[in-house]
Amino acid sequence: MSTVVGVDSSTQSCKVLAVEAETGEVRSSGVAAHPDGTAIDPRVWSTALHEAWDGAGIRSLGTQVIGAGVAAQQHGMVALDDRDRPVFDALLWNDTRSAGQADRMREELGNEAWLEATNLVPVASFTITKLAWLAENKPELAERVARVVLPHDWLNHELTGKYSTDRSEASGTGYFSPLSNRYQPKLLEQYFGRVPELPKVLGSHEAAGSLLAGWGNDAAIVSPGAGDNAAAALGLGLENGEVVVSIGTSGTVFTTSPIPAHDPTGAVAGFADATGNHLPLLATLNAARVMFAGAAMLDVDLQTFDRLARDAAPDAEGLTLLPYLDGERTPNLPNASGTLLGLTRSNMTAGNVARASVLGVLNSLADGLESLRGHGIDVRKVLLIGGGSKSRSLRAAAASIFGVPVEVPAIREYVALGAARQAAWTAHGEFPDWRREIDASYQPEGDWGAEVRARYVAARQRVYGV
Ligand SMILES: Nc1ncnc2c1ncn2[C@@H]1O[C@H](COP(=O)(O)OP(=O)(O)O)[C@@H](O)[C@H]1O
Ligand SMILES: O=C(CO)[C@@H](O)[C@H](O)COP(=O)(O)O
Repeated sequence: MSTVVGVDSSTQSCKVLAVEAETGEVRSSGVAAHPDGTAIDPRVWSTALHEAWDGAGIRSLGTQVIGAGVAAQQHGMVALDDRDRPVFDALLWNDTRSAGQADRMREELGNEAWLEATNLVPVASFTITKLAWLAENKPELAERVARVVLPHDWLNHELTGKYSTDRSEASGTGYFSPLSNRYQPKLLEQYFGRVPELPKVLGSHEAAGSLLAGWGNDAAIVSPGAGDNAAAALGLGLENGEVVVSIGTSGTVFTTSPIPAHDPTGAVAGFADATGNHLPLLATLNAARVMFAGAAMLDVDLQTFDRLARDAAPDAEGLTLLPYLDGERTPNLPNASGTLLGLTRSNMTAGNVARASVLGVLNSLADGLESLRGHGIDVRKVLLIGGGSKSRSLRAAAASIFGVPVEVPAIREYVALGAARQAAWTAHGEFPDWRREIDASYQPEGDWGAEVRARYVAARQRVYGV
């Protein structure tokens, strides 16, 4: 039985799947936690990969394993010296210390020039702003940087001994164009002072190499890998026009399209997908962990929190949470904090706080859906994935807040599944036809969702002016 391995090295954990190459059936899985924080020594990801690889029992599968692929959190700045040692912790997508550099980049070149060069408008999440921060604040370390790679590139090297990347990942750096499919060295010269060595951008199913000895089967082919959202699109078999809402550490709203996004406001990032097309995407810093924080605030576990939210009034009796607990990327408010509005003596209950937390996450992502609509994307249905989609109260409310039907695919690690699917594509030369199973479907109910949306938008405009 041919097996392919898919890896998702995300913000909070590394997940490894052993997948049947013909059918996409998951044979085994492993997971290993990553430490909290927005600046991480990339060697931690290597350790977690070994742990999750063993957890899935990959080595014992031997020659059954014909391929492997790595997807990971996007944008992380992995800056290496001439002996491939990190010169500084990797600054992750959700680290906002380079917000000042991003502001200056937009002011100096103008948003249209950035779109022309990279199809992105710089925000703190993007790698180039982090390199600018390093050059300005740690010049002695910046001088030692010989090479810059991204999280999934780092793990490609762990598996094959070679650094490589793919178009979806490169498109999130701020120094690559998904239109010309070329790096933009002039931007690195201007904002990092020079051009460090960058990984080769592989084709959509071009082999990155083969597994080094010790991983289980050194004849197994390693695929290019991808950024996590592009990999999720592969895992779902996303078709043009289908829209995904992913509720993980990040919240993301995206679709796949043959036409690149072009958003001078920067809200819709013009990423590439992992098939040669485009992945218009909006990302938030505050998603599943808003519910985790809400549960901690109420001193209950997630299951109890979910029941409280489910049993409360649909509109939380007017309680509104603007969930910008870690600052926010979309809207670009890196220094914001959360705001709870509408508190009264009668609605100040644990259930309403739980419900308002769930509604805050959904409203934040509904803003993203409206931005996609504003760019001509016809949002007729939403596919809901990510760890946060396991919340029963969130699933049940999503369709009413989004205003469209919501389908929840069978709970899978779709990022890792997409990496495995890419591995099968690379090993066999054709994209495998794996079936997508739907776990549940929901329709908008009544008009409470529209009222909650209107109240949230008014509160956001009043408090943050956006
Ligand atoms: N039943 C649930 N209700 C709400 N959140 C959940 C539930 N189950 C898991 N989560 C959250 O999902 C998140 C992990 O989702 P995941 O998509 O794996 O994130 P990432 O890929 O960013 O690491 C965690 O923050 C966890 O608290
Ligand atoms: O920054 C983005 C997309 O631009 C995030 O989607 C990161 O890629 C983190 O992903 P998760 O850890 O939430 O899966």
